[in-house]
Amino acid sequence: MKHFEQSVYDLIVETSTNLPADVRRAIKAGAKRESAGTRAALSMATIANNITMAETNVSPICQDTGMPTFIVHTPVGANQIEMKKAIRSAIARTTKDGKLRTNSVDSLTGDNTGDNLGPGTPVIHFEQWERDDIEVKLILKGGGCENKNIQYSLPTELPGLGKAGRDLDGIRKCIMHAVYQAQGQGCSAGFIGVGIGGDRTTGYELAKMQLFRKVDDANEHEDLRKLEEYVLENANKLGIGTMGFGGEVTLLGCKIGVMNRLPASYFVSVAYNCWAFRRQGVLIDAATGEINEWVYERGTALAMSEEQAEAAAAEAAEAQPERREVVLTTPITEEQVRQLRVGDVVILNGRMYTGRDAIHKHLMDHDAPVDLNGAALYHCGPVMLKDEAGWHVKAAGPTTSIREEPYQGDIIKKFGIRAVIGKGGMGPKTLKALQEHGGVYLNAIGGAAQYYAETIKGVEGVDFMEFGIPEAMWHLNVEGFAAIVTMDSHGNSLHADVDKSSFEKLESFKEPVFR
Ligand SMILES: O=C(O)C[C@H](O)C(=O)O
Ligand code: SF4
Repeated sequence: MKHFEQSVYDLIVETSTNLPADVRRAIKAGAKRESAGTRAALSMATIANNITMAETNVSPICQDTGMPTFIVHTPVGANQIEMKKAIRSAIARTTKDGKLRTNSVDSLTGDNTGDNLGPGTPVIHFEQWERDDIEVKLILKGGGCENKNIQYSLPTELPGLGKAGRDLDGIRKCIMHAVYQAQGQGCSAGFIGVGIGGDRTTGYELAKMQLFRKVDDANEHEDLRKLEEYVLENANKLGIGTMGFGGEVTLLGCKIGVMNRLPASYFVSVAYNCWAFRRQGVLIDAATGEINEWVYERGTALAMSEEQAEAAAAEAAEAQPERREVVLTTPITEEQVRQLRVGDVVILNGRMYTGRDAIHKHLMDHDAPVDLNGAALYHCGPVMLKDEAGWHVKAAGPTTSIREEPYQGDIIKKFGIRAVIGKGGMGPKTLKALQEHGGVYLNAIGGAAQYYAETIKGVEGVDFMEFGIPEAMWHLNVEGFAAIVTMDSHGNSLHADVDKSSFEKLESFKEPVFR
């Protein structure tokens, strides 16, 4: 077992940086279905490009490298204690090498352990099997999509869909609602795993386990296979689209499992995974610890094709010549911001500050360490590495903005911020502040962490390092950072519009389908 730790190291690197072929195939098929020239098609092209960049750079596809969750099958009698030690060591080593973000945070103090080790992290499940080799499977599921998981207790009344009873049709309604409520916030187009039955804990576990199925497999259970096919077809009619921009592709995969329940309970648990669906596995020789085989076809086998991305960008320019592209250099003035409208593409240059959960809370009743007048505030928790030359950005896509909704409006006004950059959009309080103060919300493509890292030309400083790397305020010098105006200073919000139209579509799925 000399090589076991290295094999797990290789598995982690592969999972974080190289999206498997079955996931790539689903994304490629999705990209073809988005109408040429739309925002959604352009986002899909950026996603495809980002997948290739991550593979080439051997760097995280998305900066949120998630909760490392291992499922290990061992021959009878294998030493699980040694394996656990090796897995923990491989986790710490990949974190140090910038393949994982420092993602383990003390829930009460907010302290980041810095090596991804801590109570509850990583998650390791062991099971014995009657084979001679070891199987290690890993999923890296990020926090943004994890926040969109949802559990229903049947019977219930669902907004837009009415009564959901304890039967297949009730389950159908829950799943349709689960996709609707995620909107673009979990970086759609997504993949869902559904667990029917169990208790609150095992139901969610079953849902997550479904994500280990191959994207193109077929459910052996006849009714569930039909339900999977139904959901995949009809969820795409909700019109949420890539990143919630509106469009044809909302869901890329649906896998449903079932287990027994208690007479009193009937749970439907849904695990939502973003397009950055990072899971891989290896079969390992139990004597040497070396990798014999990959469980999922490796991404390298299926190129995402850059020509496709370039063609999509060209088509977009052609199809919508009226779409404006506005180049702005920070600090931004009120006059510049007031000229922007939903749909414009903004290319940002100059200084940008990152700020996410801890900083928003802090700024409510403290001064800012820098002058934020006219500033661009980026909701981002990057992967950073330091060497003799200083800090380097290894991955830097946006985080879900809606978490800052309680604070954002006040902070915009208090400090004079002009542009907020994130993903998934924000709510009415922020929209009002943008209108009153003169500000704009720019939606970056979630998960495109390599794509955005390349626009960052230098790290010019950092504040709040005590909050940990993802939560610190990084001073970044950017060049050509592209994002789309989805909320403007005239009261328009693309997110509110897509939410409303997708809810209307959801209502059309009220009538029973499975009897
Ligand atoms: O934590 C992050 O960087 C992103 C998170 O996964 C999110 O989707 O909001
Ligand atoms: S930012 Fe998006 S792609 Fe990355 S982990 Fe979060 S939900 Fe997934």
